[in-house]
Amino acid sequence: MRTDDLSTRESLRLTVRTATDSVRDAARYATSWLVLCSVLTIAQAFLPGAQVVLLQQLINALTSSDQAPLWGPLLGLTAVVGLMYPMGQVYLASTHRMALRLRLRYRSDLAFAIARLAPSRIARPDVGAALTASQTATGAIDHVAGKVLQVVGAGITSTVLCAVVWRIDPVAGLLIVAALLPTVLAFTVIARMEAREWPAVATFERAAEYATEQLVQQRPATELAVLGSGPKVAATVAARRGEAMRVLDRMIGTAMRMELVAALGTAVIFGAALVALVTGGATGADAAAAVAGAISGLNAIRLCGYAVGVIITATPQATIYRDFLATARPAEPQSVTREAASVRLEHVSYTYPGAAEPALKDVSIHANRGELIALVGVNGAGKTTLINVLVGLLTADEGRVLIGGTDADELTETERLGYVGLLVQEFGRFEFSLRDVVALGRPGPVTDDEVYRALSSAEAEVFTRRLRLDDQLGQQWGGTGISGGQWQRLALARIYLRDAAVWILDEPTSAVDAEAEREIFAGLRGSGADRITIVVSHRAWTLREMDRIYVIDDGAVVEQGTYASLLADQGSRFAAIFTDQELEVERGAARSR
Ligand SMILES: Nc1ncnc2c1ncn2[C@@H]1O[C@H](COP(=O)(O)OP(=O)(O)OP(=O)(O)O)[C@@H](O)[C@H]1O
Repeated sequence: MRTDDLSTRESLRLTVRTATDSVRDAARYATSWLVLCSVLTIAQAFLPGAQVVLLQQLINALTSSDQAPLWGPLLGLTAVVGLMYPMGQVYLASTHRMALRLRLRYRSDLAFAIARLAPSRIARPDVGAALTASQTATGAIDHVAGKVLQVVGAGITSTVLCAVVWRIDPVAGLLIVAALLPTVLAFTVIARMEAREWPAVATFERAAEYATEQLVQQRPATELAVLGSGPKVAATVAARRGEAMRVLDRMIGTAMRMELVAALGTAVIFGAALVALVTGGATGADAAAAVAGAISGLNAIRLCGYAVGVIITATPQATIYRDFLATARPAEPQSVTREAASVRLEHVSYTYPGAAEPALKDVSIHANRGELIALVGVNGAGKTTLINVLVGLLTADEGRVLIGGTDADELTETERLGYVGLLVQEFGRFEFSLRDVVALGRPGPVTDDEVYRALSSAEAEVFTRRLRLDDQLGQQWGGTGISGGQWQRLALARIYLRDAAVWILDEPTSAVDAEAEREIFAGLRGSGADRITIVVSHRAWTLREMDRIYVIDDGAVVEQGTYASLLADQGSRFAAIFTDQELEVERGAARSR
């Protein structure tokens, strides 16, 4: 949704929606606090009106010659004045506690919504921006329900005051209600400005947060510190935050000017109400009572303006948050599919948006159950793109993908992903407990035995033997630090645990030492009879055991065959890529003989 060309009507509609959604959420997730806050709001709302009536009675009792009761109004007035402050404090604390519960709910809902995002959407810039904006929004929208109550309270206060003062002087009564108008009008203008400017703030903040993460996260931070380039990234953070600050500054300036004009308007109307009271022929007692009540009522009315402001300010953020939640994929539980007879890509072409050249050109590959297949090619040849099309993270422009004989387009994204165990080049280093790091391999519960088996299959048992499954990994959490190759073996353990029909391993041993690499590939060969294994590898010797190797060059399959047959053809692309490595391996083997 474009928020910059919203009409006043539309922004008002969104503001009302934000208000009602927030109260509905409070009713659901913080019921008792909403009830308490509502009761306090209503009670507080009647205090200024009660003050007028009681003051009127008290002054009348003091000044009239007949024996009007004195103690009743005096005690009542004491109670009203005495209650105003403590009631206000309890109300404030209660709205905070309600907001805490709502924030927890909003943050949890957002985490689950993000977790449900289809992988194909995660990398999209618009989704990334909405995600960051939604995260920021949770800190702004949690207070909205409390502010709605404040607005309702101010409405009641004005109405009661109007009714009470009306009896003394109708014009003054009406003017007291009219004192609300400048504030409401000012905040309507502020709302439009906020809706227009806020997305720009979110974009700058997102860029700043990304750069900050690079300074904070252990790995990039260490790299930057070693390079001595941290200050360059810090300068980016400062620049982006500066841009955000300038937009915010402009917004606050405009809001401040509007609020001042509104405050002036309110003061003028209020003054007019006072003049009406004094000149309208009210008795001294009535006028004094009305003035005192109106003064304390004015405070509630001012707070109402502020509350409307908070709701309006939160509206663009709340709209982004709720739209994000609404478009997150419904929670369709993934289940892992263990068998597929074959996988095929047929005449697949793909061009990245905005790219001049296709990254894949008429690519056809196939793999049957039990086969170990390799994709090889130089950097940028198209291997990762091919994998992403196979998995469904990218959609082919032409051609089709068949999994187990079914056109993958006929599967839902969740069903399709359920067939796959994907180990990407940039595998996750999830710094949780050892058990959790491995258990992430598949949805649903995982037993300790399964975790141990997966660790053993991925050649990770050796270094995890000294750890317990509950041990925290990652030094920044006070846990155990482990090496890059060990992290990669844990990532492979997740794939073993998942045990899906099609394993796609993008350089699964790039960080692993030669001995472990040999064992890992022997393990893949030995245990792969029931699955399809597709490996991207840059190391010649790992390709010897492959049933078929596809050589990708400049987005096309230029050769296919076994290691021996491809290498035998001296003029082949494969030979050009691997001959040097092969000779190196042979020399190494000769030396060790
Ligand atoms: N998101 C993207 N947008 C535009 N072009 C891209 C994108 N990702 C990759 N490319 C381009 O597509 C081509 C194929 O890239 P791909 O990542 O598939 O290569 P690769 O064979 O996996 O390389 P490597 O061995 O380095 O991992 C390259 O020219 C690359 O620059």
